[in-house]
Amino acid sequence: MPSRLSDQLKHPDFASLHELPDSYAWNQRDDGAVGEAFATEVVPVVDLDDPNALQGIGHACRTWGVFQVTNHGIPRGLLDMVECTCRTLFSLPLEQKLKAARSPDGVSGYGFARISSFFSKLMWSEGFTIVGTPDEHFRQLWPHGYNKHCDVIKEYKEEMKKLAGRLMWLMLASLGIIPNQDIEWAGPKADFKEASAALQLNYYPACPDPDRAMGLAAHTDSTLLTILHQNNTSGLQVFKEGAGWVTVPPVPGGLVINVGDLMHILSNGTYQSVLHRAMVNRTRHRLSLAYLYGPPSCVEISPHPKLVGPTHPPLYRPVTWNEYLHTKAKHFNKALS
Ligand SMILES: C=C1C[C@]23C[C@H]1CC[C@H]2[C@@]12CCC[C@@](C)(C(=O)O1)[C@H]2[C@@H]3C(=O)O
Ligand SMILES: O=C(O)CCC(=O)C(=O)O
Ligand SMILES: [Fe+2]
Repeated sequence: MPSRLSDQLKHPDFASLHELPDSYAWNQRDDGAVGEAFATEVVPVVDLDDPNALQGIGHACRTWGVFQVTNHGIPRGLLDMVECTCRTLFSLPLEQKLKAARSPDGVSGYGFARISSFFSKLMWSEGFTIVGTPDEHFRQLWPHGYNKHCDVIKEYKEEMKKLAGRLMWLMLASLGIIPNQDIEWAGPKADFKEASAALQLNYYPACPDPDRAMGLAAHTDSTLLTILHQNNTSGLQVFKEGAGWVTVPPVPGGLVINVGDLMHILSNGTYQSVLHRAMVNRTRHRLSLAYLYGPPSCVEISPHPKLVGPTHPPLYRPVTWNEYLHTKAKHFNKALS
């Protein structure tokens, strides 16, 4: 039984904590020891303007399940603006943020990471999940002047959607799957226009005892792919078989792309979803924005016929994104099996 410490506790005001409370100390082994990343391997960086980008992405997905992209076409100014909205949001007084708190069975709004209930220790972070438009919640946060923040988020989601469609095309093509012919829901222009998505804003305040704290515990994303923007403070780590935990350093203007569980299923395990977590910092706060990208709600994802055969039986049964999110909410990191 997961212990539900997160349900019993009130949201903390992190700035008022000058010592790490015991409920946030992750040094016990059963919580996944915190420890440091010493690996010397480097997460691949793919320049999307490079004619060999497709091969680079294929290789990164097969060996890492994660890569960074540059020359992705998202304007730097937009990244700065969305970061600014994020910072403004999390700097609001706690009681203001709680006006937009996520309801116990809801998805959008302010709160602890959803995976908190699977751990007996708390995470040193705050989150805000946006599904659909942010209008309703942003009006609760900023009764006056919420419009400009909504516009930034909407523009960011639009730009992310285009980039995600492009990345889907490249990832699938690198598996020998041609979206125009082989994936019906890719649409006539193979731009994955009907796809669904959520945006997760994460804030990791500076922490008095970072070596014993955990920003966001190890997980895989229940997505096809995730596009992650981190500010200039490192903290994201990915797990690589044989290498251990590897820090993903912020690349100026770069974006991190994670393979999610649904891509893992679609590729019949050829592209494995990447286990990742976020660490915290003693003196600097850290921000990240995850664009969680999945199929249209009615579409079932299953191992693609092109990757299945007599010697490669399908390893997973068909699921919709919603079904998978429910399985994940129940079984967490065992959801794939
Ligand atoms: C569309 C999604 C994907 C969710 C659930 C729902 C909205 C929020 C997403 C996250 C974001 C933070 C990590 C994660 C593990 C979490 O706790 O909430 C994600 C989860 C998943 O990938 O399973
Ligand atoms: O903050 C990070 O770098 C990781 C965030 C993340 O994994 C998520 O939101 O799913
Ligand atoms: Fe994640």
